[in-house]
Amino acid sequence: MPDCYLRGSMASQVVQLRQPSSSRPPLPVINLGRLSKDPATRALAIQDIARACREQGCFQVVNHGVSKSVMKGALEAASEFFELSPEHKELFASTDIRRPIRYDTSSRDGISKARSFLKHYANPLEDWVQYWPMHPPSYRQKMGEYAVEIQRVSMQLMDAILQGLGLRPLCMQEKLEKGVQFLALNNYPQLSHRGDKIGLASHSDYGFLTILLQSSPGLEVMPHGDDAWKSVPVIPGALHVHIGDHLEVLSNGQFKSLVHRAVLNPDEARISIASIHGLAKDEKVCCADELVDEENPEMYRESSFQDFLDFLPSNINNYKRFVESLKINRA
Ligand SMILES: O=C(O)CCC(=O)C(=O)O
Ligand SMILES: [Fe+2]
Repeated sequence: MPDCYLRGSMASQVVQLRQPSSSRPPLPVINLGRLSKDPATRALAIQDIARACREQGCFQVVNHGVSKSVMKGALEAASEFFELSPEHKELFASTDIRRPIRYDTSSRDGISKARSFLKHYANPLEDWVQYWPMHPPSYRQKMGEYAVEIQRVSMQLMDAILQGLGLRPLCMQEKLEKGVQFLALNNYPQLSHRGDKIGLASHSDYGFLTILLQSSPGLEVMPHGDDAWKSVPVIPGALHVHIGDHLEVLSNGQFKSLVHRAVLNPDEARISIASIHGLAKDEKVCCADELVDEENPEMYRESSFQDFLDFLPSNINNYKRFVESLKINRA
């Protein structure tokens, strides 16, 4: 990590939603439009984002510039893909995590329970779109528009988050532009009377950030230090954002990656699209130099996305989180 970061401090303002009681304040909803206003308004928005990252590990964003029709289009494309006949989906069936695209069902990946999913890379689009499904015919166009817009939002968010940490974002911008965007499209059945309510077991995501769109409620989060699951409400037009393992590392533990899971919805089948953003496959992520000093020694080993891919096969069934394997034991 180049040592070209500055610390900064900013004031705050945040819109909050009422939620069931919990030991923490409700999950924040942040108006991203404030990032492109005057410097003082931008500074307040950055402070809100940093506080949400520090205190909850997640927040929702509104006014992010992704149109409702693009979001709807992505959910439609995902839903139409899952409705295809098995032979269309089986074209992509694989448990090999090195493949550029893979489809799988139920419990074969260890942490899934009742879901089927399609996973593929998305950034840069021109490198990956060739691997994407040709059915439904609008898939590439609709998911492509969504992916490009979400990549843009992720850049905006990372810029704000790095500033919120007191780091100078320009140093990372190029690496983030070339970074991995990994889309996970999840398809869950409606909760049945006797069935397990867990659709996807508790885990954290490997990257810096995950931006998630859900068709109906089902995502649950457990902010660091909490002992109860919180349901993430569906706010029309909003996107959910949470912190991944590599942002915990970069921030030297100031932010914690968010433990989350999906439960089955009792009213309907559900689709979610998780877009995971990190650095390129072999690019190492370490604790930012500026956040390491005598009082705050380096807490994590450096690692790359490739290291995560190597970690996954032998740890998927024991529910061990990647970030735990990176912690430096100073005892
Ligand atoms: O379905 C959800 O809401 C969660 C999906 C998720 O956590 C993932 O794909 O990593
Ligand atoms: Fe996840």
